[in-house]
Amino acid sequence: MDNKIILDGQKVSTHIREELKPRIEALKANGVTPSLVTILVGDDPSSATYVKMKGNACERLGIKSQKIHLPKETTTEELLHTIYELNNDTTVHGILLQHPVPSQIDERKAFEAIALEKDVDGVTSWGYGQTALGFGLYPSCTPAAILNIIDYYNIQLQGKHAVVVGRSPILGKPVSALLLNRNATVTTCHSYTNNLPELLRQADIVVAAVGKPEFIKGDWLKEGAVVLDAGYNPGNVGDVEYNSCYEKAAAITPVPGGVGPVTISMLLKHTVDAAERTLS
Ligand SMILES: Nc1nc2c(c(=O)[nH]1)N[C@@H](CN(C=O)c1ccc(C(=O)N[C@@H](CCC(=O)O)C(=O)O)cc1)CN2
Repeated sequence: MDNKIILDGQKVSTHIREELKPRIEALKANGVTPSLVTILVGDDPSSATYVKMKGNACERLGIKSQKIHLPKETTTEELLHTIYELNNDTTVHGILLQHPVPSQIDERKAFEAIALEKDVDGVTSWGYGQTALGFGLYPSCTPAAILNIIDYYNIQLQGKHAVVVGRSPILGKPVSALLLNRNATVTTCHSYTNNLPELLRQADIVVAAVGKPEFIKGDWLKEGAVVLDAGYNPGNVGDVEYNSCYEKAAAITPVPGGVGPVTISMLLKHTVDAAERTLS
């Protein structure tokens, strides 16, 4: 019998969003409407889609969402000016700068400009540092989504070997920190890792965050591994080769319908958290 588990991100996402509904109602009863501002710079079609998905998700739940779309020629200084204005706007609870930005912009500098209490996307170095030390308010949304899926399906982390493939500031590094804080033994791999298949064959938990379509193959996995695919490559293709990895895995997230929808739910949750903090 096939007793594999498909880790259903839509199901996890629905659960998170249902829990948010009464909290949003309570905020509104107190005269506060949670509010997220998304900033999109340039015309990258995938980024435009993701920003639209975030705005739609906010609206469906009664979170106010404002989209700021800046031209592709925007300078770092102009972007910083926009962010500073939003930092000072007390009606705005969360600020999200869609990654990537055009190459003339210093993205790190722009992320760092976001006020820590409005960094619901978990992109500032302060937010990352707090996440790594285990007391952060808002971990980056995809790492938080991965941990939520793991917890929803009651997957044990303590003492397990987690191999994270990727070390980006908003995905590979923070998810490694979150797994470590939950007592997993974590190996973080990257483009200079020599023996990736060998390391993956030792993994109980695999997090694919490499940004290359179908990069991770089934014969690199241990039988019974849990696979979380954080890839979002064009054509809705993940970072793992789904069919071959499905054969080996005990549990696996699909793309679409896995980590992606939960990432957006985490953004909604963090925005509601931020709005609630303005009341206390
Ligand atoms: N500032 C940020 N930029 C980016 C982040 C981020 O978390 N913060 N993550 C990615 C892209 N991303 C959100 O921005 C994202 C990508 C894909 C999905 C998603 O739900 N995908 C669906 C399929 C898409 C579709 O239905 O059209 C799925 O997997 O089911 C959510 C968020 C880069 N930039």
